[in-house]
Amino acid sequence: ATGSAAAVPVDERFDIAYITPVTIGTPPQTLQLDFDTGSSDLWVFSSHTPPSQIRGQEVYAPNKSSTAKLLDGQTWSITYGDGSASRGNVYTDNFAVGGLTVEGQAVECAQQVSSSFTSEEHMDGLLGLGFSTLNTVSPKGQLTFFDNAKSKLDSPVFTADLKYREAGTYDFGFIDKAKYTGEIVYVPVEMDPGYWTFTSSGYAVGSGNFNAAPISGIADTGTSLVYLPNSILTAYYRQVQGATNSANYGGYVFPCSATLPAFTFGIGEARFTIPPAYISYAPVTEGSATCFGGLQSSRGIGVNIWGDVALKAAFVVYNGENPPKIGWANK
Ligand SMILES: CCNC(=O)c1c(-c2ccccc2)csc1NC(=O)CNCCc1c[nH]c2ccccc12
Repeated sequence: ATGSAAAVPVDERFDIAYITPVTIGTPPQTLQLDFDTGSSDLWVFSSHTPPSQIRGQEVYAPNKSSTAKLLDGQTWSITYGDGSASRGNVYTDNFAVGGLTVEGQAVECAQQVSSSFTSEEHMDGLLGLGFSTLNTVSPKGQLTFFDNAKSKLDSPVFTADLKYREAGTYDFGFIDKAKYTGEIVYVPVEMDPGYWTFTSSGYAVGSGNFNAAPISGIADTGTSLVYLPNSILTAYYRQVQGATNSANYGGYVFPCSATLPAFTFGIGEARFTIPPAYISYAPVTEGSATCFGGLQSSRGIGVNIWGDVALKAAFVVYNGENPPKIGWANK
């Protein structure tokens, strides 16, 4: 079996996150979820979510699904590094993505969501694609959609083809040769503690020379920006007139009119270049002449994150064989 579904920017101006349609239950209820390789819970806005915490999101109502079953005594609670959080109870139900159906998928229903989720009006929840070891359901951890689907997939893989300010695709079970150019370069995945963690071979700023240096990080579709060691950030923003690391805005900002260099990262011998437009991420506030950078420091995070700003410069293969590996190709 295979599946294929669109990854659409939640808002047409900045690629804050990407949403993908899924169907849950009988008759099918359609929701738009953020497919997130940086976490492992599938949770949705639901009929159990307080109305005061819902602002336009679609909700999953298990009591309207003839195939929904409460997982009695199971609860979940997740807090992301940016401080956002949600928690609730758990049902199993039929779950489909782009023609690929899993029966008995654990669907975590929100009984509480934090304000940053309430304010993302088009995002009806998250679909975790990290390793199931990270799943927060207690006392019995649940499997991700990918882990449940894997045995029936033609190939135990899924791919991410995210795009700049336009719809891309998530494919399950196959690698679409039309979506990339050249060869796919694979590197090993260090799956502890449950993230898709790999090591980049180095970086270059603009047309400068390539700095060969191992950079470990997470290939994370659920994080908008790229978070790298401070030394790389200072080397990059040194090239940007008027750039400062602003305590006020919580990261590197610069005049929106500034000329930005591209940023190149290595995967083995292969090279991937993030165009300047992806790095001039967004004005700090609506209409401001100060822009927030798509490259930020991982100081204080404890892990480097290759988020959407980097991922949309490549075609990425998440290979769930044992041992897992991650493949990168230009497109
Ligand atoms: C900024 C969101 N990312 C993180 O917190 C994160 C961290 C992390 C850890 C500590 C401090 C900062 C970040 C490590 S892995 C990792 N990745 C994830 O947690 C991936 N899932 C993010 C889901 C998520 C959190 N807030 C949102 C708002 C909109 C769309 C999606 C989200």
